[in-house]
Amino acid sequence: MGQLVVIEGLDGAGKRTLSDGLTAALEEAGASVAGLAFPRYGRSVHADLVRETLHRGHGDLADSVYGMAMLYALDRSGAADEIRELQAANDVVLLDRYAASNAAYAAARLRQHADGEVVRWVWDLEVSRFALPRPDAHLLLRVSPAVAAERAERRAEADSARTRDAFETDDSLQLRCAEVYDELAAAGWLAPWHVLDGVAGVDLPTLAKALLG
Ligand SMILES: Nc1ncnc2c1ncn2[C@@H]1O[C@H](COP(=O)(O)OP(=O)(O)O)[C@@H](O)[C@H]1O
Ligand SMILES: Cc1cn([C@H]2C[C@H](O)[C@@H](COP(=O)(O)OP(=O)(O)O)O2)c(=O)[nH]c1=O
Repeated sequence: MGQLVVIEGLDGAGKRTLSDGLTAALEEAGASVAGLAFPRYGRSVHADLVRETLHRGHGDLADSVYGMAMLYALDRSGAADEIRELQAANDVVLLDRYAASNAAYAAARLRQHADGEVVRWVWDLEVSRFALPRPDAHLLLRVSPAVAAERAERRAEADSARTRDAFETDDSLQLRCAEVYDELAAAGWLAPWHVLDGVAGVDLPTLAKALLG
């Protein structure tokens, strides 16, 4: 079975960019790589409901932290077989966001920390009940919320398909989210975490070699 490697970080941190670069570096090192991004917009009814709800910004569902977290988890649950198939056919499967996104954003929205009730609920739901494949590693792409916001803003200006949603434009939420990510990484939540400096830049060939052991 191929390794399951999750890329996490704030909106605009550079996850997609890292995923593209790391895919090329892993392939260069001789590995076969597949990728999958969550939410699976356009591919799952739950993800599409997330997108519509985030862009409305408020309302019964958007305001329900547990309701939104359940939708994200249902989207992942529908992808469990696909992830296992990708793992069977590749050396590495790179996931752009996974259960830790739910832990970080739900805890941040509820002003809780990584040892809080909602983070335990996400684990119980996604790991115990939905039995989602356990990752082998997380890569936390760490940038300050200000840098992430600036990058997301620039991307939105350049690409009308990537407009910023209600979570992304909430600066205090992003700040709390960054804190929870650091706590999840320190606790080794769900799998080991490697913290990467998203401003200094990542040495992709070295990272690829480290992942391939
Ligand atoms: N290391 C970097 N330095 C400067 N800009 C970056 C870097 N990585 C990504 N970007 C830019 O920041 C924006 C957000 O990157 P993206 O990979 O889409 O973030 P995410 O997937 O985390 O939301 C994009 O316009 C991208 O080109
Ligand atoms: C996957 C996932 C995302 N989120 C949040 C993080 C983002 O603010 C938002 C949308 O995900 P995002 O990665 O920003 O999608 P895109 O870049 O394609 O717009 O959903 C969760 O709260 N839980 C999750 O499980």
